[in-house]
Amino acid sequence: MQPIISIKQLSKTYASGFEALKSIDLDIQRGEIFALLGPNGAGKTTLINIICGIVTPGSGSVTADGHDIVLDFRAARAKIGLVPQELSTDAFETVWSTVSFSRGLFGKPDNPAYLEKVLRQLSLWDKKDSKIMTLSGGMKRRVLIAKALSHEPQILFLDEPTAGVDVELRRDMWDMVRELRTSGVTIILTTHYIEEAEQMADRIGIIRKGELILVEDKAVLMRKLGKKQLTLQLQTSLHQMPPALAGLSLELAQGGHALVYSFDAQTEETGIAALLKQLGELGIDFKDLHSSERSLEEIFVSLVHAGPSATPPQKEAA
Ligand SMILES: Nc1ncnc2c1ncn2[C@@H]1O[C@H](COP(=O)(O)OP(=O)(O)OP(=O)(O)O)[C@@H](O)[C@H]1O
Repeated sequence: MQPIISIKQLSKTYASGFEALKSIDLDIQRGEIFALLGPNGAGKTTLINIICGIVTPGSGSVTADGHDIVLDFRAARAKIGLVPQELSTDAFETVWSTVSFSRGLFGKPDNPAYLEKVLRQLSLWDKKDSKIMTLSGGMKRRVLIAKALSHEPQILFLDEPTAGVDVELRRDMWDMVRELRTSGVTIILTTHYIEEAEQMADRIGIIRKGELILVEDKAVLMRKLGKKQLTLQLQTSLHQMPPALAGLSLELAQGGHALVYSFDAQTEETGIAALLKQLGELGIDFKDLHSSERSLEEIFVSLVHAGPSATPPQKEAA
């Protein structure tokens, strides 16, 4: 199936000379939830704003549902809903007139039934006649989503949807986003929160200093994360791996003072019992042992802080 968004060698240098995006290649598949993770200033908003026509691209190209975002801007933009980071809404308007107006901006004919469905889905229906200024911060955020959905876009960008949002509303937003996906909308969200990406996304992309340094299926990433390590501090150091232990996922570490066993924490059979038995038979004693696990957070931090040479690109063709 053709990707709904196709980004090819997209670069952006701001007038200040700052290179915010460096040759980004990324395909977003129809119907997926894609989370773009990255620290402050990594280029997430720049990327979204280019796709939405708010920032002009440098070199490269982007298509949204087959429409070039520059050459065929209006058609491309009509496919896209954007929920921006900032809460800027027309304070004196009612919820209903705000979403109706947004729909009109895209030249879409009136469709009260559709807008009602959106407002109900966002638990805003009973607030439809309220002025925006009277709503809570969480409700205002929902209005922004309703506005973004008002013209029936197939693609929804959420730029840090849960920044400054309490835990309960965050969970509501996650549920809502999943529901939207079920209704066929492709969702791209940016976030600082690893937990958010972990909970919501089908795929995760990590952007650092304008470069997309990793794009991975969340399930694959989680499987990698499922790897645990058991470190055994040895009584007597080993000079080399005993041949009887060859073939196991074991490494000698700390100058022969420790054995490190890697195993999949998500399977029932970790092999630890057999390993310990074997070590006993070989007379290899240990004085201490501990296990550790790499979290998505750790992977993220190590990728984001590593120098370019330390992070070979692991982009996956989608
Ligand atoms: N109009 C502009 N002119 C010059 N530099 C800019 C402009 N807009 C953004 N930048 C710079 O480009 C870089 C990327 O900014 P961007 O807003 O895309 O990052 P981000 O990943 O969305 O960050 P955050 O998580 O803080 O929102 C930053 O260093 C920012 O200062």
